[in-house]
Amino acid sequence: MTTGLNVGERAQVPAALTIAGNASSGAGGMPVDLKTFHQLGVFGMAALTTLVSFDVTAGNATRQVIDPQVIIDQIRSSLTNADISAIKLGMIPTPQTIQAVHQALAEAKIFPPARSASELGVSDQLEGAGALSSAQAEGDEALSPAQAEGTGAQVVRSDAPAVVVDPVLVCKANEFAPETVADMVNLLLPGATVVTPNLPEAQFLAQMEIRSLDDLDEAARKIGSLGPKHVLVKGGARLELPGEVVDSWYDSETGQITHLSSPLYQGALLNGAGCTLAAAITAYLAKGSEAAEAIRLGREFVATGFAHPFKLHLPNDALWTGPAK
Ligand SMILES: Nc1ncnc2c1ncn2[C@@H]1O[C@H](COP(=O)(O)OP(=O)(O)O)[C@@H](O)[C@H]1O
Ligand SMILES: Cc1ncc(COP(=O)(O)O)c(C=O)c1O
Repeated sequence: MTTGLNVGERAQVPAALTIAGNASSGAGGMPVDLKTFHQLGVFGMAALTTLVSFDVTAGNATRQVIDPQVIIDQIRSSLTNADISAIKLGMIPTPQTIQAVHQALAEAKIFPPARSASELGVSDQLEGAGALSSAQAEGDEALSPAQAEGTGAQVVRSDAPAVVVDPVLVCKANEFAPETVADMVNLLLPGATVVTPNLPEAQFLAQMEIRSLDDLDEAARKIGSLGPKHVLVKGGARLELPGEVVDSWYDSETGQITHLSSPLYQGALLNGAGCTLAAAITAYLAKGSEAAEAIRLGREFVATGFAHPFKLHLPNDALWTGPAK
C-alpha cells in the first residue's frame, strides 16, 4: 500500500479531538468520530466520557459514566500531545461531566468562562431549561467574560480550535439525560462554532414543539440566541417530508436561515448518522474550511453513507463511514 509519503516523512494532516462516549456497537460516538476523521484525512484523538453497551435481547442500553477528573485529565493530555485544529463534543452524559469538559476547555482558553448568574439573561428566558448550571446554582464562583476582560485575562485564544457541539440527548428512539439541558445551554453552547441538534434535541434546547419546517427554523433561531455561531437543526427523516430530508442552518452573524436538503433514504434512521455529520463538519473545519463549507461538505459525506448502510442486529442499521463500496 502506498501512502504518497517517503519513509520517515511526517504526514502533514490536521488533528481533531473528539470528546464523546464509546458505543460498543461501533455505530455511535467515538468509534464513528475516529472513522470519519480518518476517512477525511484528519488525525483523530479521543477523550471518553461514557461507555455505552446495547443489549439486543433486553432491548436496552447501559452506560458507565467516566469520572469527571479522568475526563479532564484526558482532555488536558490530548491538548498537550498535539496541535488540535478542531474539537467535537458528543455524548456528555451528566451535569458533572459537562462541567468537567467546560473546565478543561475554559482553562485552555478554548471556551469562555462560565457566565455569572447576572449574565444568564438569555437562558433565563428558556422556561424549564434552567437559568443556572448546577455548579453555578451551588454557588461556585464563576469568572464572567466581563470580569475576565477587566483583569486583562484573555477569555478565548484568538487561535482557539473550532468546536462542534453535538448535543446528544435523544439517540434514535431513546431519550437520554434531559437533566443535562441547563448545563449544555449555559456551558457548552456559548463556545460552540457549530451546534447540531436533531429534531427532538432541538425541542429540548429551544423549549418548543417542532412539527413543520417553520418550527424547525424558529428553533434554530432560538438556539442561535444562546451563543453558538452556527446552528444546524436536523429535520432528517423525523420531519417526514415527501422524498427529501431538510436541515435548517442558522448563521448567528447574518441572522440568515438556509434550508439544506438531500434525497430521503427509505425513511430510515441509521445509527451513527448524527455523529458522522458532526464529526465530518469537525474534520472539514480542521482542514481549514469555513463553517458554511464544512456544513455543506459534512452533509454530502453523510448522504454518501446513507447509500451504504451496514447491517447491525439492532433496531437500526449503521451508516457506513467509508468510501463507496
Ligand atoms: N433517511 C434519511 N435519508 C437521508 N438523510 C437522512 C435521513 N435521516 C437523516 N438524514 C440526515 O442525516 C443527518 C443526521 O440526521 P439524524 O439522523 O436526524 O441525526 P441523529 O443521528 O442525531 O438523530 C442529517 O443531515 C439528516 O438530514
Ligand atoms: C456514545 C454515543 N454517542 C452518540 C450517540 C448518538 O448516535 P447517533 O449518531 O446515531 O445519533 C450514541 C447513540 O447510540 C452513542 O451511544
